[in-house]
Formats: sequence, structure tokens, C-alpha cells
Amino acid sequence: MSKPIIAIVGRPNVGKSTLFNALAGEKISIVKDTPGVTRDRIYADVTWLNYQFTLIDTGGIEPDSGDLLLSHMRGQAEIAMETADVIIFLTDVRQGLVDADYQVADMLRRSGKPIVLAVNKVDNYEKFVLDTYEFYNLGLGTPFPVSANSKIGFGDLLDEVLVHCNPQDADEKEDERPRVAIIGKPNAGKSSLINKLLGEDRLIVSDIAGTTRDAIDTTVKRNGKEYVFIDTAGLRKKARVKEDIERYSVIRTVAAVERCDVAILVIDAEEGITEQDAKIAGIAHERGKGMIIAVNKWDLIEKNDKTIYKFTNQVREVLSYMSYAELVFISAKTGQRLPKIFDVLDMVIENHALRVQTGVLNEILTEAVAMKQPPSDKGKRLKLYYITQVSVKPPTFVVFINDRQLMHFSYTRYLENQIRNTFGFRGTPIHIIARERKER
Ligand SMILES: Nc1nc2c(ncn2[C@@H]2O[C@H](COP(=O)(O)OP(=O)(O)OP(=O)(O)O)[C@@H](O)[C@H]2O)c(=O)[nH]1
Ligand SMILES: Nc1nc2c(ncn2[C@@H]2O[C@H](COP(=O)(O)OP(=O)(O)OP(=O)(O)O)[C@@H](O)[C@H]2O)c(=O)[nH]1
Repeated sequence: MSKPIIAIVGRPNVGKSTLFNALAGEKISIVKDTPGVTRDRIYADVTWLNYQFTLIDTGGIEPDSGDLLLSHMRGQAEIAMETADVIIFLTDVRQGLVDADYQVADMLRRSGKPIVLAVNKVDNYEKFVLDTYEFYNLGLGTPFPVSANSKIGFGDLLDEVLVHCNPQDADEKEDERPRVAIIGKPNAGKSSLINKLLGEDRLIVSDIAGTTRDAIDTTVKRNGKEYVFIDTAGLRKKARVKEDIERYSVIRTVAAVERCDVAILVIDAEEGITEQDAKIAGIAHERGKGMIIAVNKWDLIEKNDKTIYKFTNQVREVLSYMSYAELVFISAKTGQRLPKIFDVLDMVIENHALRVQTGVLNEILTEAVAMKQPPSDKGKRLKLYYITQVSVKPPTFVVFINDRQLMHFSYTRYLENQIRNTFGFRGTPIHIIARERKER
């Protein structure tokens, strides 16, 4: 079910951000009510004709020396090869081909990933088309001329990109095993956690051969059940340009979260919860994934009887938009409370895929309306006719009403709470969609 990921790679100034913005339009994928989340344009959910994909921009800094440029370009290419289904390699017809283009093209070609070569700033086809032929020299096939500024050539480019997206989808749909992404900022303890989970329970680990992306997945068998862990650790070794680390951390998180059912966010207890943690948490939230927050390095904290409450309150306050998240306090080093993670995980996986009966839902709706009068405006009162669950992962409900203008956020929240009071849904977000229906 996961959407394909398309990465744009290219030298500074070739127009990556411009292309990204033009393709993404205004629909930048950061939830508006997610506090503490900076709105940089690193990734976006894009709909093109009937297709949906996640677009990522791997660039963003302008290194001032040749050495830095090359290592920045390598970093970009590596992160794209690791996370993307298809890579758009963007070049610039006006700057022409330069050495760094050849080196990056070499790396990309060897990855075996589908690469689509685009030549930007072809604002005037007749004038520049001859200059685009030079780009065949990169050995990446046909160059697609585009103008990010004038939005020219997007159709052909995206048609080519989407040709390479489809087979991947079919593969992943067949895999029914729960997928768990371990996310968190660098140094939080993600790899320690995975290693300890493997060691402690003497689990059977099998490496799935195949693409670069599968290589970072670890299959774990416990009590006869298989889980697939998606790891995002080890970034510090990859990003040689310091400014890239945070961007790459977001990109990797998006890619891992896109493919998971449940995310485990690892937080460093010593540092407390930070803005970067909130940003990473926001990615799982807006994608509707199950959520477990693992406060790690708990062994390093000097504790009294109030410590755990203070910490809980802090996390709940910063991440107030995901009050459904489960919280565990662990030490990946000592193994403290690690077995508990699997119990919590099983519960969250189940809740994320839970389907409830329409009959019971409507009983809850009737009761909820009786207990708290729906809001009204200018003499017109909100009427709620019927509710039904339309999908899982996350559980999504459609409620039929008379007038969407009257369905305030607070009443939606109230309904959500009533549903949660009955079914729990601990660890998973639930979505409620209001749909208008003519009054009878
Ligand atoms: N003529 C022309 N200029 C363009 C086009 N697309 C982008 N530019 C210009 O090229 C410059 C660089 O564009 P950006 O989108 O910032 O390039 P970038 O690749 O994201 O650059 P970094 O963020 O430094 O990696 C800007 O001045 C753009 O206006 C285009 O299609 N035609
Ligand atoms: N005391 C203590 N140290 C820990 C714990 N978990 C991890 N560490 C230490 O924290 C440091 C970072 O741990 P890693 O597991 O490499 O962190 P990571 O999140 O995988 O880091 P990246 O690879 O940068 O993404 C290491 O020195 C670990 O030994 C813990 O529970 N307690």
C-alpha cells in the first residue's frame, strides 16, 4: 500500500527546489496543526493524474568548495539510492555538463535503481533542444527537457517516472507481516535498540537479499510471529556535510515511515524531547501510522518517584497532537523493559488494523449526540445521521452530516474520544471524515 518515493538529485542551482515546488503545488505535506514543526520543503505528497507518490528533494545547501560539492553530491545520491523507488537526476542546460554530473551519474547508474534524466531550464524548446543532446553522454538514457519555471515537459517526465513505479507496489502488497520502523534523531539509540531486541530474545534474523532498500530491513521471529523492522540508524557515517544530516534524517524517516504500519520513535532521555524529535514524530502522525514512543537511556536518568510523571508530561505536552501514542521507558543498553516493547507492539499493530461494527458505532453516535448537543450557527444545528468505518491502517470513519460548516474541530474531537472510550484504539491515530448528505 505504500506510495512510491521519487527523489530529485542534482547540483546546486540546477532548479531542484523550483521543480519540487512546481510538482508539489501548495500541497506541502506538513500537518498544519503540528506544533514545533518547521515547514521546510523536503518532501511532499503529490497527485499526478491518478497516481500518488511522495516527492523528496535531496538538495538544499550550496557548498563553497569543489571538495564539499562532491561529497555533498555523493551524500545526495546515496540517500536517494537508499530511499527512492525512482530517481530524477536533474541537470541544467544553461550550465551544461560538468565533472560532478559525470561522477554522480556513475554512482547512480551502478545502483541499479531506475534513473530518469531531466534537463532543466529548457524554457524555449527550439532554442535549447540541440544543447540537450550533450546529456546523452551521461549514459543515463534519454534526457527529458523540462522547464521548472514555466512548468513545461512535466507530462513526459512523470510518465517515464511512473513507468518504473508500478511493479514495486505489487510486491509489497502481498507481504502481510507487520512492518515496524525504528525512527529518531541521530545518537538516540536506534541501532542499540534493534541489536538488543535481536540479542535479548534470541531471535532468528534473516537478511532479505535484493535491492539496497530491503537490505536495511531485518526480519524478526518471536513467539511464532514474524515482524519486519525497518532501520534508519547509521546516518552520521553517511552524511559528510554537516548541514545535510538533518535533511537526510527527515528523508530517511519519511521513506521508512511510508513503508511501516507502526513506528517506534526513540528519544534520548538525557536530552529530553526536542524540536527535532517533534519533527520526526510529525512525519508518522501525518501518515497515519501506529506510534510508540520509546524514551531511551533511562538508565542514565537520576530518578525519584516523580521523574516518570514529569517526563511523561513533557512528552505529552510537546507531542500534544498525538495523545494516542504509547509511551515506554527503556534502556537499550541494560535491556530494561525491552520485552515489554513487543507486547505494546502487538497491541498497537492490532489496533491500527482494527475494524469495528457499524451497528455499535451508530449506538455510540446516538449516545454521543444525546450527551452533548451538537453545535449550531445562525439557528441551524449540526445533525449527525450515520457513521461507518471505511478503512483500516489507520482506522478511518465517515460520518454523514447535514452541513460541514457546522462540524467544528472540537465536536470531531469529542466524537473521537467517544469512539476511543469504547474501543481504545491505543497507539493508533483515527481519522474522522465528515460528509454532507441531503436532509430527509
Ligand atoms: N530559466 C530558468 N531558470 C530556472 C528554472 N528553474 C529554476 N531556475 C532558476 O535557477 C535558480 C536555482 O533554482 P533552485 O530551484 O533554487 O535550484 P536548486 O537546485 O534547488 O538549488 P540548491 O537549493 O542550491 O540545491 C533559481 O534562480 C531559479 O529561478 C527554469 O526552468 N528556467
Ligand atoms: N547509557 C545508555 N547509552 C545508550 C543507550 N542506548 C544507546 N546508548 C549509547 O548511545 C550512543 C548512540 O547509540 P546508537 O544506537 O548508535 O544510536 P543511533 O540512534 O543508532 O544513532 P545513529 O546511527 O546516529 O542514527 C552509543 O554510544 C550507545 O552506546 C542506553 O539505553 N543507555
